[in-house]
Amino acid sequence: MKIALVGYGKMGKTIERLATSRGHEIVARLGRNDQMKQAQIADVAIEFTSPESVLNNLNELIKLNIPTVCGTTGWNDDLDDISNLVIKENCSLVHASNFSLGVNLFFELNKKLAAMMSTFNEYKVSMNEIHHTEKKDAPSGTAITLFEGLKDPLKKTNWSLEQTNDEQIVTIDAIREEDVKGTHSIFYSSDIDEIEIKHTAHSRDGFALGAVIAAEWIHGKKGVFTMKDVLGL
Ligand SMILES: NC(=O)C1=CN([C@@H]2O[C@H](COP(=O)(O)OP(=O)(O)OC[C@H]3O[C@@H](n4cnc5c(N)ncnc54)[C@H](OP(=O)(O)O)[C@@H]3O)[C@@H](O)[C@H]2O)C=CC1
Ligand SMILES: O=C(O)C1=N[C@H](C(=O)O)C[C@H](O)C1
Repeated sequence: MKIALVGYGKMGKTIERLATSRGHEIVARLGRNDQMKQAQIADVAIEFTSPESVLNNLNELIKLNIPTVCGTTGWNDDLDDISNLVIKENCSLVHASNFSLGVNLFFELNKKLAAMMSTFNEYKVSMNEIHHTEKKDAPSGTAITLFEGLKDPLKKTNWSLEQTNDEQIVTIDAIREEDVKGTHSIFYSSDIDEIEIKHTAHSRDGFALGAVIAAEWIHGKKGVFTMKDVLGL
């Protein structure tokens, strides 16, 4: 398959290595000053850039009718508009806050644990996420997806980066430390004990492999999908 990389930073370079090892060809590596139409020679574009660039990039890719895998985080509020554009242009998009198999299994575990904890009010839920100091968004996209997975069973309305006594709000502590690839924990704390579930990424390879698998999967499909669809979870 011919792949165009939109964004050639930490993830773009890791995706190049994984994609090449699976027999794919990288036919374009686009930075912020390049013309998006260079990606038209590819079967699929893989977009990992930044929160301030992603919407413009997705608009251009979809209007050029290039099937796209998007891993950039920080654009949840615009998902409906982008999805409508994908449908209108009869294009295809896979988006995910986290493409790794391990985190997608962790998403399912989070939902099951939240359903189990929903009747035990003595436990207060909270979360933390730890990432490298170059990360632009907080909380991480993965932390927001984890919140979405527990909010209904636990009757929560929103998340906050600050500590709060509002019982409907889940506190997410966003910690930045040198070179951390991505660690997410969910805590259920009572006066007596604490239950914790945690996912730790040891490298970026899991994210990149998932993005390449999503690119292989989307080839020939139309519509808007997530990694849950790709993995059949
Ligand atoms: N869904 C997932 O599984 C994962 C998602 N992510 C997300 O992916 C995004 C990128 O992460 P990462 O690779 O670590 O970040 P980096 O900062 O290492 O790389 C981003 C690259 O995109 C480039 N870029 C910025 N704007 C544009 C543009 N308009 N067109 C083309 N290239 C552009 C940047 O160039 P410049 O230096 O000029 O700004 C930079 O080279 C983040 O939002 C992150 O949260 C990360 C890991 C996994
Ligand atoms: O910026 C990163 O590095 C990561 N971003 C994603 C997120 O915001 O959840 C996924 C992963 O945690 C790494």
